[in-house]
Amino acid sequence: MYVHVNAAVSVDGKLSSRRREQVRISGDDDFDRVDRIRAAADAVLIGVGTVLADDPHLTLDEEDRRVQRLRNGRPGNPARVVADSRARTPTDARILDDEATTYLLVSDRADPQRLDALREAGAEVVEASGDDGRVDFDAAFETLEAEGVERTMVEGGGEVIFSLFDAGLVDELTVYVGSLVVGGREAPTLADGEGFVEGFPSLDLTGVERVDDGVLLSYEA
Ligand SMILES: NC(=O)C1=CN([C@@H]2O[C@H](COP(=O)(O)OP(=O)(O)OC[C@H]3O[C@@H](n4cnc5c(N)ncnc54)[C@H](O)[C@@H]3O)[C@@H](O)[C@H]2O)C=CC1
Ligand SMILES: Nc1nc(O)c(N)c(N[C@@H]2O[C@H](COP(=O)(O)O)[C@@H](O)[C@H]2O)n1
Repeated sequence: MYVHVNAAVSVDGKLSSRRREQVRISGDDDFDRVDRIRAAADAVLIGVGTVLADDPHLTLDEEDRRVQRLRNGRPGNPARVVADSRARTPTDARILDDEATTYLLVSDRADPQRLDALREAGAEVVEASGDDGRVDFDAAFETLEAEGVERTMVEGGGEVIFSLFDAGLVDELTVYVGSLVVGGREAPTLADGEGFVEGFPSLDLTGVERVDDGVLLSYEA
């Protein structure tokens, strides 16, 4: 599985405010760049924290890109994937509409009745349990690969991004740094989780570019 993580942060590294509500950090050109990365991916992955905070849709904004994918024999939109150990995704979440396949990655902590309700709402449930009761991404990616998902774009949030770095699964990282300060010790950052104290993942800087009124940083992991 090729994994491309993309996120937008404030100059102080925050993904959103302490209220965990969506903050518009990217400008129009950056959102268009995000749409292009989505269009190149087989799947877009987020954590359930992002579903609960933002209720995103994760489909393509540009109709031309959807048409081009269909011409290439691919689904019009990439699949949507949510890391959701305990199946907390609301059954009326926007990602469960019929515009793309949606996989919920769950662990053995998920309530079977919730899983039935989510299947009824349109989700494809994939169980991949880690020892810690969360999703084991190595196992989940094996299952997704068997479903034809070879390239995944990760759109956050900070807990999931940390786990992917911790598991050594990230191939590429793009970070848009918007020109605003959010602050707040409780505000989510690019990589939260427990944090590293040694063995910090190091990255190769491959690009620095001005986009809108911010900076796009590109890295290979
Ligand atoms: N500016 C940006 O580019 C983006 C900002 N956000 C913001 O990030 C915040 C949400 O981020 P987080 O709270 O960090 O939630 P998250 O989206 O990373 O989801 C974390 C949840 O995923 C589940 N999970 C299952 N297996 C896991 C594993 N192995 N490792 C980690 N989590 C696992 C757990 O239930 C965990 O609580 C929101 O405020 C949202 O607005 C989210 C995406 C993009
Ligand atoms: N790239 C980017 N820039 C920002 O400024 C953002 N606030 C976000 N947030 C994430 O974008 C996704 C929204 O998806 P839909 O437009 O609903 O399809 C979601 O993952 C947000 O958390 N991203």
